[in-house]
Amino acid sequence: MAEAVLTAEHIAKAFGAHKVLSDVRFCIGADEIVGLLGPNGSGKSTLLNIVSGFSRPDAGEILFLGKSLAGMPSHKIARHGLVRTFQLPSMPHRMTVREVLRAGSRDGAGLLNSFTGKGSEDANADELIEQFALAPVAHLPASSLSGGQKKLLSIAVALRTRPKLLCLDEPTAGVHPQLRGRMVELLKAFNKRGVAMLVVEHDMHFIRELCGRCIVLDRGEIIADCAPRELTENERVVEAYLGKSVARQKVSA
Ligand SMILES: Nc1ncnc2c1ncn2[C@@H]1O[C@H](COP(=O)(O)OP(=O)(O)OP(=O)(O)O)[C@@H](O)[C@H]1O
Repeated sequence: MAEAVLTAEHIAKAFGAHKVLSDVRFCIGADEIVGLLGPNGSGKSTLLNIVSGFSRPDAGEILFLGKSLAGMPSHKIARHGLVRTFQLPSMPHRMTVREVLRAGSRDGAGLLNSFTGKGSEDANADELIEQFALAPVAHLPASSLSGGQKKLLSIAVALRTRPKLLCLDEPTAGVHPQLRGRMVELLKAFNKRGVAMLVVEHDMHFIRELCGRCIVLDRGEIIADCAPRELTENERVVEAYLGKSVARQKVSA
């Protein structure tokens, strides 16, 4: 693993009496794509919210590129290069897909170019439109896109900011299966160019294709940190998804 881009130290979070995360600890190397898995309600989105500054932990700390993110608002965290997407992305009503992509860049150069004329930033936005199969809808209001297309646009917008760490919340939900394979290729290509990734996802095929490592949460605790191919051999993981008795049969078979 290359130097850590993100370190989560002893993260805990509760909503009232409901403990959602307990002593969660992990690192992500600058060259990694890490899957964040777990059954429904295991705490994945809560952890992603904490990592990206949309929620505060009750205890513990997130370090990004060696610096604490404690108290930093999400927009500042994004400006530092830690960007996330959402399960249900919302899009502006009055901007087309092309305008949304041209406007978004971490240093604001894209926004400037969208007023002053085409530059290399616009070329970069147009390239993303092609790569994410958004050319046929580039002229439409971003808010009018289908759920899957909004998902693709939100990932393209996040990549447009040239992040160091991209956190993706269920990137394939609503996306056509053919495009999922393309998404794997694209995300791997961006990873090779220096974008580390943390990916919450239920599609195990997608995870196996994309991720070098997986962290599995169950009831707010990390129960596995391993290569995707090792998941089906891990009794705690099988138990978390299928129940204890099935797990024993499966792992001893
Ligand atoms: N704002 C909140 N207030 C109260 N409880 C919450 C809040 N956010 C999350 N929870 C609870 O925390 C637990 C974990 O939720 P979370 O959304 O993190 O799970 P998840 O692993 O992302 O689930 P899924 O795979 O279904 O999206 C759930 O029991 C949920 O009800």
